[in-house]
Amino acid sequence: MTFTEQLAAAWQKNDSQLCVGLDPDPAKFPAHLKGRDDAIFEFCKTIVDATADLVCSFKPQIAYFAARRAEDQLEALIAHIHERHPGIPVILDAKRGDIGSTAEQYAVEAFERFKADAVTVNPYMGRDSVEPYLAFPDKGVILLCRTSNAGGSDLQFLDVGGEKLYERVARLAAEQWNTTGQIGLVVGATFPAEIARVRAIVGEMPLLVPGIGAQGGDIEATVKAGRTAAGTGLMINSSRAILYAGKGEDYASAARLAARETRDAINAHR
Ligand SMILES: O=C(O)c1cc(=O)[nH]c(=O)n1[C@@H]1O[C@H](COP(=O)(O)O)[C@@H](O)[C@H]1O
Repeated sequence: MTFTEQLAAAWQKNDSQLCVGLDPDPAKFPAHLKGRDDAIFEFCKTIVDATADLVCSFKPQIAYFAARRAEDQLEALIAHIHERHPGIPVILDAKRGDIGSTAEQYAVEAFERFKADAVTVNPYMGRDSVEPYLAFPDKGVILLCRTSNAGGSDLQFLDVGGEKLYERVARLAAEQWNTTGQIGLVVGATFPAEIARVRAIVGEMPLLVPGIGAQGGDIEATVKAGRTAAGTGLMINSSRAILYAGKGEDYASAARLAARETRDAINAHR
């Protein structure tokens, strides 16, 4: 099954456009996990098991694992998701970007080492820096387009011959680069007008939309701007607002409640 087929099935099965982001910060873990060697895996596994029927995807952020020499726990976590929750795609958030020969190694890392179904990629180095990921024809390649942070405007909003840079990225992705049909784009929930602009350019392409929850993006505006005619097409990511909804041993049930409320709030506007 390709990434987009898996995503479409998960959208339908769980009636969800919610992506739970796995950004494990040990400083925010409940007390009973502190000091455990496998705390990062245990924390994320518990969140995954508590929310898997409410999501369309999970998105582990590699820096949170690599910063603490916990790549083995990331491997174990992704294996756990595939084994216990088959059909839920895993997007490895790595935002890679490099010349082709190095990108080949990043693609192997994402798809063969970590066994992710999709990876986030920075398209700033152009087509040949994206192609090595497309050599894995079933895998999703999610390109940064209009990011959720304020500084994203510094470059992405520059005029490049009658259109903005982020619009050019969307156009190139949709019209020229999407040889496998597995490309998606990142568009921040903090910029609903640009979500609508990107949707108009790319048709049905899946959009990964971070920025609700902790970054304050508006769910209603996001969904209305980004949904396809069929009311799908989105992976709306929330990380901290779900992971740290509870602070004590009840963190799994607090995360589940937060995920359910977020999924339902998204669905209310589809
Ligand atoms: O590619 C991403 O996932 C991403 C792109 C972007 O423009 N903004 C953004 O916040 N992200 C990621 O989405 C997550 C947002 O986390 P919360 O703000 O806690 O929901 C983090 O893992 C970010 O690295």
